[in-house]
Amino acid sequence: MKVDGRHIRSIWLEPDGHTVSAIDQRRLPHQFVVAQLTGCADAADAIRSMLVRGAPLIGATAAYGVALAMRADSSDAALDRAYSMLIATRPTAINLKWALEEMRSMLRPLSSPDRAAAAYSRAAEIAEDDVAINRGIGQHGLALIEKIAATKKPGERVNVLTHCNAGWLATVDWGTATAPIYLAHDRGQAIHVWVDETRPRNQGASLTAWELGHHGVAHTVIPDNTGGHLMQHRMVDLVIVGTDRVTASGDVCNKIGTYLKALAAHDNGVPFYVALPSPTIDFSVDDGIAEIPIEQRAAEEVATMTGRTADGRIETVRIVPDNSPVANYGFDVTPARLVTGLITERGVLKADRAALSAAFPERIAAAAE
Ligand SMILES: CSC[C@H]1O[C@H](OP(=O)(O)O)[C@H](O)[C@@H]1O
Repeated sequence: MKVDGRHIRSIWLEPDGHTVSAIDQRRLPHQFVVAQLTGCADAADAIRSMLVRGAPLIGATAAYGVALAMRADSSDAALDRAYSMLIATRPTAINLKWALEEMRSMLRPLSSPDRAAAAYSRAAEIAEDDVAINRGIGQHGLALIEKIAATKKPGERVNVLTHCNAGWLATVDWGTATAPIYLAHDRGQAIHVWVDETRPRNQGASLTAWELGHHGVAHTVIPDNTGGHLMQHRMVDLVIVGTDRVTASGDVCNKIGTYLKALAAHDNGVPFYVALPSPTIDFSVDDGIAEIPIEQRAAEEVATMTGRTADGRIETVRIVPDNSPVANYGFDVTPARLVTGLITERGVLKADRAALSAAFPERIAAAAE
């Protein structure tokens, strides 16, 4: 999307044909820094440290990580080492495993000298497919926004609440939850976004707000606990969030706090939509609460805050007593019964097995293999 009028993506291949560049999302919103990934270990570190984050972008980064590995050593052992290194970076987003399986199954049968070029080509395809898929999600989600807009007075804004960052920074471009928002904005639809700050990493405050601001989309950053109040006062027309893994039965795993928004939406009759590309569907699991691994991250992410001081320095301060234990669960699972619909590249689907299987029969077949 646009940054200071310039079109940019979250990750790209440099003209040298092998260096992979990515926006360092840990530095936003106060510093725009681009990191160069020149080896598989760089890609693994980038995912683990959340230099890059967001399910589809994690998948694309991992795919390029395999390509970087094959450039250095295209043996079977190196392919297995790259898979093992990358799969261990983060456990929840299924796009990571999906991308790595795609790369390994494509590369394994090839002769060693052919693997590096094939890996870069497939990684680029995964990135380009993500962009096209998200544009499709945008089109299907736009129809939902326009339907709500038709019930409003001329010029009255459609108010969307979103949690965490499922924006273009979480993907290669467009985003998932934000794709319908960007399309609506670009078509002149009056729209406003309530942006959950999303503790503890503040992806909403530091990433979603930054993206929307650069694209000129009206938005308001709110503490995570505000959404229910806004919904009670009819200030939210719909909720659109992203996801890191959707089960075959439509359960949705997403950033911690999503489940609470779904409960508030359900209680107030506010439509709760989840935007996702099909690689985020895990047809091998059914019960999200029982089966999806929930990442637990370092205590420091909760115990400290990083920001810009009045004189422009970036500082980190502790906000929790030194001896207080901290729990840092990264995700939660929203049961399908609380999900109004799944916005996919093939349409808006009911959150159930029948709808997902009918829309993506090829994925059912693959999961059964
Ligand atoms: C479009 S997927 C975005 C998804 O990923 C985020 O998690 P993280 O920032 O920890 O990678 C969050 O769950 C978003 O909804």
